Amino acid sequence: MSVLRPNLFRGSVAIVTGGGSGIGRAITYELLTLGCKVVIASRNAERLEKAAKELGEVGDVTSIPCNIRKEEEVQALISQALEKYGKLDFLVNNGGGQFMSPVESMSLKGWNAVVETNLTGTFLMCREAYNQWFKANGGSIVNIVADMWRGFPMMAHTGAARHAVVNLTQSLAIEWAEDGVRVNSVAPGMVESSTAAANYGKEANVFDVVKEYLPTKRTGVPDEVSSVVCFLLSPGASFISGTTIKVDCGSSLYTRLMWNIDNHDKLPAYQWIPKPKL
Ligand SMILES: CCCCCCC/C=C/C(=O)SCCNC(=O)CCNC(=O)[C@H](O)C(C)(C)COP(=O)(O)OP(=O)(O)OC[C@H]1O[C@@H](n2cnc3c(N)ncnc32)[C@H](O)[C@@H]1OP(=O)(O)O
Ligand SMILES: NC(=O)C1=CN([C@@H]2O[C@H](COP(=O)(O)OP(=O)(O)OC[C@H]3O[C@@H](n4cnc5c(N)ncnc54)[C@H](OP(=O)(O)O)[C@@H]3O)[C@@H](O)[C@H]2O)C=CC1
Repeated sequence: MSVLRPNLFRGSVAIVTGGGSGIGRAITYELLTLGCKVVIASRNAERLEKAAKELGEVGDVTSIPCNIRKEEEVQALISQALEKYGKLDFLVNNGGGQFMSPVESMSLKGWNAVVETNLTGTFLMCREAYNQWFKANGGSIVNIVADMWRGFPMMAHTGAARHAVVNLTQSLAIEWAEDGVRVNSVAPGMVESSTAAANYGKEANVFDVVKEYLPTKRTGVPDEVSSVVCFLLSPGASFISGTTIKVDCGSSLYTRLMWNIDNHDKLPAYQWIPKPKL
């Protein structure tokens, strides 16, 4: 079970973008087991609905299709969630993604697609949740970013967008402090989910290839990101705002140039959430 206490979030309501797959699904699952009601939102209505049906066995979950790049869809998502549950306590901006490409062959359309998804989408979600609910009632936001701390070659668009989200997180933490809104980010390292592997594993499973370059000698699992997100949403983090927590077991710090780490299995995964049936 979750390391957080049972019923911690009973009576609370969350929106998790990208909540039907991968890391977002693990966050949704953990929130549900802690008593939270959850709205999951993303573009693929069919996949979202299927996930909601499965997650519905754990708790009260509703799927609302939404492309976070579209202002009207974001506005409708927040108002429909409020209509359904009457309140909003948490927003998890997890929906996002990118494609691999060197900058020299990146089209403007491709650049814009990634920046609009990861930066503008997060901005729209935060602003609408604040204007429609958090401004008057307070709340807590967690933005999912990435391990872009040393640049992100082959994914420069997402590196730039995610770093901008870190700065947005800091600005909002200050602007909205007086309204009782905490805003934080979580930066996962390499986390293997079936969806992520499908996106980046066409020639070879990139998650297998990178293992030996990580201090853990293994990739992370979605549950290891979820537990930190749930902690940040919880009252245990009531004195934390404007920060970004790296959930990468040191991979953003590690280069073999300075220090070799031999193969080992001494940092095992914390994994408890049942894998979705695919
Ligand atoms: C060293 C290893 C590193 C591994 C990194 C692992 C760590 C990170 C993991 C994750 O983030 S896991 C999550 C993964 N999931 C995704 O990334 C899926 C989400 N991605 C998308 O939805 C798209 O990639 C998108 C671009 C963000 C949005 O696409 P959208 O549907 O809005 O636009 P499209 O019409 O598909 O494309 C618009 C435009 O973008 C360019 N483009 C899109 N895909 C590619 C591609 N694979 N390669 C090159 N360019 C691409 C292209 O210009 C598209 O316009 P058109 O040419 O199609 O007109
Ligand atoms: N796995 C990893 O190693 C890492 C992942 N991340 C980030 O963590 C987050 C979750 O990734 P992960 O679970 O691994 O992969 P997934 O592909 O499972 O998650 C991405 C989710 O975002 C949703 N999404 C994408 N674009 C939009 C959009 N425009 N509007 C609404 N929803 C959207 C997708 O649903 P749909 O297609 O239905 O819209 C999907 O559910 C992403 O932001 C990812 O980039 C960061 C660092 C590492």
